[in-house]
Amino acid sequence: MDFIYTDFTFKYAPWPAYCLFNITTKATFNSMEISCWDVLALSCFAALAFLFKLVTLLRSGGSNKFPPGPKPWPIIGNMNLIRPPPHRSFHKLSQKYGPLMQLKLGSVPVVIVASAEMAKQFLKDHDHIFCTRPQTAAGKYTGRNYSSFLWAPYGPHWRLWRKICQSELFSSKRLDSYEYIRMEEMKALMSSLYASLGKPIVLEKKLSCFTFSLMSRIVLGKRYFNDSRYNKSTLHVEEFKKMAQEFMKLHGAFNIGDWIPWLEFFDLQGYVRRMKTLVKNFDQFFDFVYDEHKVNREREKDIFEPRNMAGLLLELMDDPNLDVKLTYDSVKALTQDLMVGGIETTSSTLEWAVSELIKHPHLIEKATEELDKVVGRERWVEEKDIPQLPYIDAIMKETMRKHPASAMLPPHAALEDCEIGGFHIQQGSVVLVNTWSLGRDSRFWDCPEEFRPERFLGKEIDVKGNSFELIPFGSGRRICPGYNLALKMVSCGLANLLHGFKWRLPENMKTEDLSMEEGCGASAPRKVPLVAVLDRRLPINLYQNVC
Ligand code: HEM
Repeated sequence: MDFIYTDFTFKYAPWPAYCLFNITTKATFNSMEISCWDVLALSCFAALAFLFKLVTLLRSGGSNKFPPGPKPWPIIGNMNLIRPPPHRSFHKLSQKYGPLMQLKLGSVPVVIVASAEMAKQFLKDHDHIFCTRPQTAAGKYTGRNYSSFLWAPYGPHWRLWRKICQSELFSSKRLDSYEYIRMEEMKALMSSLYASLGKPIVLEKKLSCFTFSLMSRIVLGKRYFNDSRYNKSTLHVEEFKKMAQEFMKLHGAFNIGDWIPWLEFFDLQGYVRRMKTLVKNFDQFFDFVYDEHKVNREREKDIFEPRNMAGLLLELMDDPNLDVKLTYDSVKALTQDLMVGGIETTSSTLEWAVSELIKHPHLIEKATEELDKVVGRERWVEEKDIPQLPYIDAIMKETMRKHPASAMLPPHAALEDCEIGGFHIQQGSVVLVNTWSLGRDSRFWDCPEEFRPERFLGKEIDVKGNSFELIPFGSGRRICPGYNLALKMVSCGLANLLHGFKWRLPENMKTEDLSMEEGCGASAPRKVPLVAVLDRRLPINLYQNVC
């Protein structure tokens, strides 16, 4: 059986992108005639794009140096090329063409997976065929020539990363040893929220400070961020946040050059230029961090014992017994994956959870009732309390169902030809699993657009890749290596946000006015950041416990 080829046109994209894709789909697959106007439009656009690239290249010489300092982050061009975001467009197409659909984007066959049964076929039954990544500009530039964990093709290098993560970086012993950091940072977040009691706060700002500081201490060994302007030894939290957001946006964007290789050179949307700038900025920051680690290691020499992930990676670089030699560049690539992978995803999940709860205040009542019963009002929630808090767990799962931080899994690719559901899948096909669609499958979820944590109570649905109707972290070989850490951060963070504060919207704003629209980017964050007002719930002395 062969796929139905849909004529996928970028209805919402601006005219030039629409024109380019229309020409390619027409010419390659539907054998329709290309009008001379199409060709003329494309040629004019390509000439203009080339000129634009030349001029910007000449003008930008040397302006991308790190640190950005007090200068605003350079935003080049309009990121929001496709409206609505791709997972929504694909969801609509899947509703029309079925849970397994193939599009030809330019010259690349792209398989869109939109049901739990099909996701299981790709990520479990045929995982050995679909566990690699395609070659894209993001992998080449931000993934440092496919050497990062996220972009490494399936093979010895990727297997080494997985082994290091399982046995060293994310082993349960190591994660337990970081519990005090998680608690300290959580208390620092609570103190910072307390300082703004009664005033409208932009929650996302507070949450990203929390996740940045936490990940920085776990991965790099200390807070490399502060709240004052940039100085020599630390990076302003806003600067790194913009870098992480840029990373997520570039990974969620549709780069025309990935699908129509002869257009790659032109970098029509400017994404490649942005990726190169981004990596330069990451590099200069990580160079600074690793230089400091090297000096410490040299000073402590014989007694040096790595206490954080960066220290461990430095040690492994010198290990002659590894199957693959680790280069400094690939170590920086993994550090980048760990930092970026854990920041936006966790803060966006927490922000969505609180937004849904503010929209449905009766759920907050249920959650706080549970917290008062299990934890009481004399202390903060600790990680050991989480197994006794099923309602908090249900809220977290419901948030991950309705607002998965990875609305589509990063692309997988077929290592060989194979047949799934009676369809032939060609070697090299790109596979996109739409987790956003899985969470809206009405065969599994009653009223999927409603936020109802109760649907998880008493059910054995986990988020660790075993229940295919809910796979926020993916499944199979490529499952997120940081999911245990992420679950600890999200569940304990959410429990304390509800335990410590009463939440409401600013004066004159009704719950109906609270927008739940998604913005662009791989983590599908809120389009408009949540602004909320907080009141205290616990004894005053608990909030003054700043680390
Ligand atoms: C709520 C938080 C998080 C979510 C929703 C999430 C989700 C995901 C997803 C969906 C994938 C891709 C799976 C696939 O390709 O099938 C992934 C991969 C990855 N994640 Fe996470 N993640 C989260 C937190 C973290 C954290 C805390 C870290 C590290 C500190 C991390 C590091 C990574 C890395 C390195 C990969 C690449 C793995 C590979 O390609 O083999 N993530 N994550």
